[in-house]
Parts: sequence; structure tokens; C-alpha cells
Amino acid sequence: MGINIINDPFKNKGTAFTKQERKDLGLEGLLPPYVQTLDEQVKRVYAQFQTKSSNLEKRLFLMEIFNENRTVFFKMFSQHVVEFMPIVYDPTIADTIENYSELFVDPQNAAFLSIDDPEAVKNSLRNAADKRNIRLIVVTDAEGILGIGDWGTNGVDIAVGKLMVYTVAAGIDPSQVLPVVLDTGTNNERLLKDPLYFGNHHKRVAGPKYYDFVDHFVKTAEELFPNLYLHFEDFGRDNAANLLNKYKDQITTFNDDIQGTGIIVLAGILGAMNISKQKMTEQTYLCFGAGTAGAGITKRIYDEFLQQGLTAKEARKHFYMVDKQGLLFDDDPTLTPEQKPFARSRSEFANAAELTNLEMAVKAIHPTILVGTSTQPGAFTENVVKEMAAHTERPIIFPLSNPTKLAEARAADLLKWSEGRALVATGIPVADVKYNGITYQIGQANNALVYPGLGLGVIASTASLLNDEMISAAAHSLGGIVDPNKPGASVLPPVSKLNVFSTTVAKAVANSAVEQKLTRTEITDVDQAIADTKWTPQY
Ligand SMILES: NC(=O)c1ccc[n+]([C@@H]2O[C@H](COP(=O)([O-])OP(=O)(O)OC[C@H]3O[C@@H](n4cnc5c(N)ncnc54)[C@H](O)[C@@H]3O)[C@@H](O)[C@H]2O)c1
Ligand SMILES: O=C(O)C[C@H](O)C(=O)O
Ligand SMILES: [Mn+2]
Repeated sequence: MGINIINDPFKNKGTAFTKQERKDLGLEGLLPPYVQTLDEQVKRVYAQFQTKSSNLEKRLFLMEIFNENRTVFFKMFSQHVVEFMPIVYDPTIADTIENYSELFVDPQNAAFLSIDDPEAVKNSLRNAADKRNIRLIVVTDAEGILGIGDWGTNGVDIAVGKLMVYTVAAGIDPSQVLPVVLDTGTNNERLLKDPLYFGNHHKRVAGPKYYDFVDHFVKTAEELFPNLYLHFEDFGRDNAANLLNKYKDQITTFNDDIQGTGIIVLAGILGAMNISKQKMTEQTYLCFGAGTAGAGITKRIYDEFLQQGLTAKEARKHFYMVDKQGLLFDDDPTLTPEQKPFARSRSEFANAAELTNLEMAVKAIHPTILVGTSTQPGAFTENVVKEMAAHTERPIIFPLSNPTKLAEARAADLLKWSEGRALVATGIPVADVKYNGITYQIGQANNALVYPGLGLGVIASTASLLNDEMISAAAHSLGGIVDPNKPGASVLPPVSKLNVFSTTVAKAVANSAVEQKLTRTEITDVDQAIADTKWTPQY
């Protein structure tokens, strides 16, 4: 029995089991005699961590600790958030997803569900939960992992990684979460040919069979875990919005790429407005890469224009989208439902036929905001940036494609090409940039800065739905943390304060749920409800 506890990462205390616990739990003789404190354990493990040289090695080491002892892992993570985030999460997580089979040591308490075995869904979820009270699932079908595409069952890592950030940022109890991967096949030829690949060796199943399988999973999860908050991550462009639209008014659910990214970009633009002292509704917005994230962000910013008093007709005039084919026009039969509302009429431009790339579009439109979610590295060229900067004092430029190798531009280049005028945020963390004697702090417009607080607010308030009011409240709550008058100020709060502002976001979201009477239980004190929900790593 003692061995079982040592092998259970939710219960294991390792060398910190007291003499009495060792006696009671049948652990005598299974551990060296000295009883360590949690702090001593963390110090020891962090020293081991520091001997690792590459980020991949560091991540693999941290995952071993995660597999053994969640308390030590999260205590250490919480002390080194800025250092660990890019290792545990994006961008290093992309390497572990691409090499999942080669690096595999442990399934990390995830649930692996296969479209070829729908009858097993219920038992699989039950087995993975192992009688734990699951309040939060991150599910992926891994068709659109970050910007690296289709990774089949390997994508389970993104669900595990997103959940780790929930805990370190917002104190979500790690024993109440479940990562889930839906293996519906893969169109990744490299995986299909790889004898080591752990997933189903067939093409992705599409159409009704796919939607039925997802629905079967959703219904079963809702039945097994009645207080569930269901987070969708990295589904493909054809399915992500459909699934969100199907479930958002029925269950407590969230799509991170559409909604989470929308929140963080809105918060970043509001931050940029504080710095430039300009008005949001006077901006011209260009979305580059109008897929899941791009269209989700555009919709969020557009809704903000409406909230700030513009009519739908007035607001639309401020928005443009560029995708593979160039500027999107309303006569294009390949537009997605999410792109359609923002497509323009050819008659607006004398040279519509020439607007087939970003540079030509920027020349014709004079955007003041350019947000990249295109997976096209280097797409924000010097010419594009100079052209944009020629027509606006403080160009707002967010190259958001992840991981690092796919970013549309580097922050340092954007500042150089705009002579320090660009207001920049990136998808992955970047170091400060020095330019002309000013140190620029670069905001990280990654949904990781908001989804944990959002989730904490939803879970603590027992909200039955996550609606647009709550989402807007989350975006607006991130203001006022950065001093906008400091030269080189960032448009977003720093990751070093992730823990603090996650609670700020949670309060805004929970208050909104309470005001709208969307909670399942009566919440009289939001702050208390949040404090009661939060888990801290301690024995
Ligand atoms: N920073 C963040 O928080 C965050 C959040 C979500 C997504 N992202 C990043 O955004 C990128 C896109 O993710 P997604 O989920 O929206 O993927 P997606 O596949 O749904 O969308 C990508 C879009 O880019 C378009 N595109 C491809 N090549 C292009 C080109 N040459 N020019 C213009 N557009 C082109 C595609 O047609 C598609 O519409 C990824 O790199 C992802 O990591 C970042
Ligand atoms: O995972 C991330 O780093 C952000 C985002 O969800 C993405 O898909 O790129
Ligand atoms: Mn994502």
C-alpha cells in the first residue's frame, strides 16, 4: 500500500513523509531516514534542474518531478514562473509534441480517447479521473497545435501543459483537472508512416462521425463530472468555431484560441491606447491570418467597438482581413463563416485585383493595428512595417504566431524599423529590447495570461455559462497594472505578476457571472469564493 502512495503524484510527499506517516502508510524503510521539508525538497530539485543545459532537457526533468510529486512541482514552478513558463509551456512544448513517442516516459494522468472505440469513452474518463473530483478538462483533437499543425495523439501534451499553467497562475487544484486527447486520426504523413507513433494510424475522420464522437465525449464528461468547465484547445480551423457555437449556450465551455486569444489581444490594444492616448474607435484593424485565432480576435475587437458606441455599420468600416489569398473580398466563395462579416467589397478599391499580399494591403488600407496569426514566419517585413509606420504615429503590431520559429516578426526588428514607435506584443516571451537609450518591455499576448484567471472566475463562481459579458470583463480587468507613462512601457502586464493578475481577472469574471445571475449556487462573497477555490502547494 505504501508503494501505491509513493507512486501517486497527487498524494506523494517523497522524502517529506513524516516518521508517523511512514509508519501509518507502510512506508518504513522505503525512504532514506532524514525527513525533508517541502522547501528543502524544492531547493534540492531546483539545484538539479540548474545542471540541465538545453530547454528540452530542462522540460523533461521538470516533467519527471511533475509525474512524481505535484506539490514539489508546483511549489517550485510558482517560485520560478518567468523562468519555467517557456520551458514547461510554449515554445519548448512544441518540441515535445513533435517528438512525443521518442520522448515518452509517462502518460501523465491524461485520458486518451479513440474515435475507433467510442464505447470506451466512459470507462476511459473514469479510469483517468480515478475518483478525483474533476472540475476542469482541457481537451484537444490536435488538428491545429499552435502553428505547427496536425499532431494527432501527440497533442495530449498541449492539454497537460495548459493545465499546468492553470495551476501555477490561478491556483486551480491539480487533482481536479483532466487532460484529454481525442484521437480522431491524423493527416500528418510523418506520423502515419512512423512505426513508433502511438496514435491511430489512419487519416482524420471528418463530418458527422467526427461531430458525433466529440458530442459523445462532451455528453459523457458532463454526466460524469457535473461541475465541469470544458476548455477546447487547438482544434482545426474547420471545427473550432463550429464546436464553440454548438456548445457555448448549453454548457460551461471555452475555446482558448478563439476567446482566450481575443481577450488578451483586446487587453493589449487597450493597454496600447493607454500609452498612445488614442481612441480605440479611431483605429483601423488589419487581421493577418484570418483562421481560428485571427477571426476570434477580430470579433472580440469588433464587439469592443460596438460596446464603445459605434453601430455595426460604422464599426465594420474599421476592419480588414488578409489571408493566403490576400485581402478578403465578399465575392470569394472560399470564405469561412467567421471571415464573411469582415470581407470587403472590391468596389472600395481602385486596385482591388492587386491586393493579394500583405504589403499591398497595408499600402491600400493604412492600418493602425496589425495582428499576425498566420503561421508565416517573417511576414511582417521591413517594407510592411515602414509602410504602416509612415501613416500612424504609434503602430500597434502584434506578431502572435507560435512557436518562436513561426513568429511574423521579432520585437527588436519592429522597434528598429519603426524607430522605436511601434507598440509591440508577441506570442512567446521575449527579453527587453534596448533601442536609442530606451528599454522597451515587450508584452506577451499569449492566451496563457488570461485563461487561468478566467477559469478560476468561472469555477469559483459556479457559472453555468461563459458569455461575452464575462469575456469582456476579463479583458478590461487587465488595465491599470502597467504605468503607461514610463518610456518603453509594455502594453500588457508582465508574466512575473501572472499570479496576482490572474486573481484580478477571476474577480472580474466571477462578479460578472454573479451580476448576470449565471451562477449555480448563491455566491454572496466573490473574493471569498475565489480564495476558497484556490489550491496552494503545501503538505
Ligand atoms: N499568442 C497566442 O495566444 C495565440 C493564440 C492562438 C493562436 N496563436 C497562433 O496563431 C497561429 C494560427 O493559429 P490558428 O489556431 O488560428 O490556426 P488556423 O489554421 O486556424 O489559422 C491560420 C490562418 O492563417 C492563414 N494563412 C496561412 N498561410 C498564410 C499566408 N501566407 N498569408 C496569410 N494567411 C495565411 C490560414 O489560411 C488560416 O486562415 C498559430 O501560430 C498559433 O500559434 C497564438
Ligand atoms: O499555446 C499557446 O502558446 C498559445 C495558443 O493557444 C496557440 O495555439 O498558439
Ligand atoms: Mn492554442
